[in-house]
Amino acid sequence: MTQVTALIVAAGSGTRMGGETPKQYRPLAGKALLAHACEALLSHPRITAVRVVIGGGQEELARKALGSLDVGELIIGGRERADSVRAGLAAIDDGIVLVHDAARPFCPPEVVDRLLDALESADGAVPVLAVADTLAKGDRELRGTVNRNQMLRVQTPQAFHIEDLRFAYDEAGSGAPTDESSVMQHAGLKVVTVAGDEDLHKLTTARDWERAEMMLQARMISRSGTGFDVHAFDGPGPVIMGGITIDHPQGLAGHSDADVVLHAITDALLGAAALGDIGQHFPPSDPQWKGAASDRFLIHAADLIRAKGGIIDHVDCTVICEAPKVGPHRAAIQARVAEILGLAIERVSIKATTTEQLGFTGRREGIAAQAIATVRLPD
Ligand SMILES: Nc1ccn([C@@H]2O[C@H](COP(=O)(O)OP(=O)(O)OP(=O)(O)O)[C@@H](O)[C@H]2O)c(=O)n1
Ligand SMILES: C[C@](O)(CO)[C@H](O)COP(=O)(O)O
Repeated sequence: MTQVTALIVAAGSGTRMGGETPKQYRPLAGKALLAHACEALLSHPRITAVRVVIGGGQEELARKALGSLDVGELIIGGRERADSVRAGLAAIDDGIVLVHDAARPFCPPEVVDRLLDALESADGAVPVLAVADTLAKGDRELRGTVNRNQMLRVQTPQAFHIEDLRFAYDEAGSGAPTDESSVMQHAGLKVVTVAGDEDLHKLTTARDWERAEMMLQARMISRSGTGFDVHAFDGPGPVIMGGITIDHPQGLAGHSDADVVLHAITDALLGAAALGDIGQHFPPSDPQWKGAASDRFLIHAADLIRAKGGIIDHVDCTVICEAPKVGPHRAAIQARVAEILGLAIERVSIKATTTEQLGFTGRREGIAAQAIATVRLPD
C-alpha cells in the first residue's frame, strides 16, 4: 500500500491574525487550531501518517496544542512557508504527500478523496474554488478588470508524489513561492484541479477567526444535565451554600465543605456533557478532598466542558430546606456561582423551597439541592 503522509505546515508567525501566541497554537472552541487541522486528516482512512512542521523554539507550544495526537517527531521549519515545506519533505518517507496549512482547521474528507483519486492520473492535484467577486487590478484607483472566469482560488491540502515535489523544489532554487502547485508548474509538471470547499477557508485575519467560531457554534448541539445533592445537619454552623458562608446554628456534615448547591450544579454540568458524576472525579474516599472548598469541583466541571469546546448557557438550582432562609442570600449566591463559572449573572438562577415540614428537609435534618444545566457541545 502506498504511504500517504499529510504534512501540516505550522511554522508561520500569524502576523496578519495578531495576538501574542501564533494562531496555530491558540484555542478555537477549546481546541488549538493546529489540533483541528491534524484531527481532520488523522481521521481519514486513506491517510497513513500525519507529520507537523513547526517553528524553532515552538516545541512546547506545539506539544501542548497537540496533546495525545499521533504526529510522530515534530519537524523544524524555516523563515518562509516554502522553507518549512522543504524541511518537511526531507523528513518524511516516500509515497504521496498532502501538504496542508495548519491555518485551515476544517478539511472535509471528500476533498482528500477527490485529491487522491485525481493524483492517479496527474503529477499533482489541488482543491480550487471559483471567484465570486469582480476581479480588478489597481490600488486606490482601478486599472482594469480581470476575467474572473479564468481565475481560481487555490486551497490546501495539495497532493503530490513526494519525489515529484522534491524534484520541483530543487528546480525552484531559492525563491519563495506561496504554494506547492506553483513550484510544480514552474518545474513543468502537471497539476490538476478538484473541487475545493468553503470549509477549507484559511484563517488569516481576526475576522476569519470570528467566522470560524460562529460556524462551530452553529454546529453545536444543546444538552441538559441534572444534579441532586443532600447533606445532613451535624454539629455547629455556619452553613456553606453556593460558595458563600451563611450564619446558622447548625452546620452540614460532609467530606468536603458540604456545599449542596455547588455539588448539585457540578453534577448537572457533568451530566450535560456525559462526564460521569462528582464522586468519580473527586472520590469521597480520597483524603485530599477532606474539607475542600467546593468551588474547585465546579471549576473542574466547567473546565472539562470548555476543553471539549463546549459553552455553558445556563444553570438553575433549587435549594430545599426549612432553614436557613435562602432569600436574603440569593443574590450573593447567584453572583458567586456566576463568578466561579465565568458566566453573566442572568445565566445563573437560584431558587428555594420548603417541603411544608414534610420529609427529612421538613424535619430540619438536612438540606437538599437540585440543579439543571444547559450547555452547547460540538456535535
Ligand atoms: N515560514 C512559514 C510560514 C508559514 N507557514 C505555514 O503556512 C501556512 C499558511 O500561512 P499563513 O496562514 O499565511 O500563516 P502565517 O505565515 O503564520 O501568517 P502571516 O503571513 O499572517 O504571518 C500556515 O499554516 C503557516 O503556519 C510555515 O509553516 N512556515
Ligand atoms: C498555500 C496557500 O494556502 C494556498 O492558498 C497560500 O498560498 C498560503 O499563502 P500565505 O501567503 O502563506 O498566506
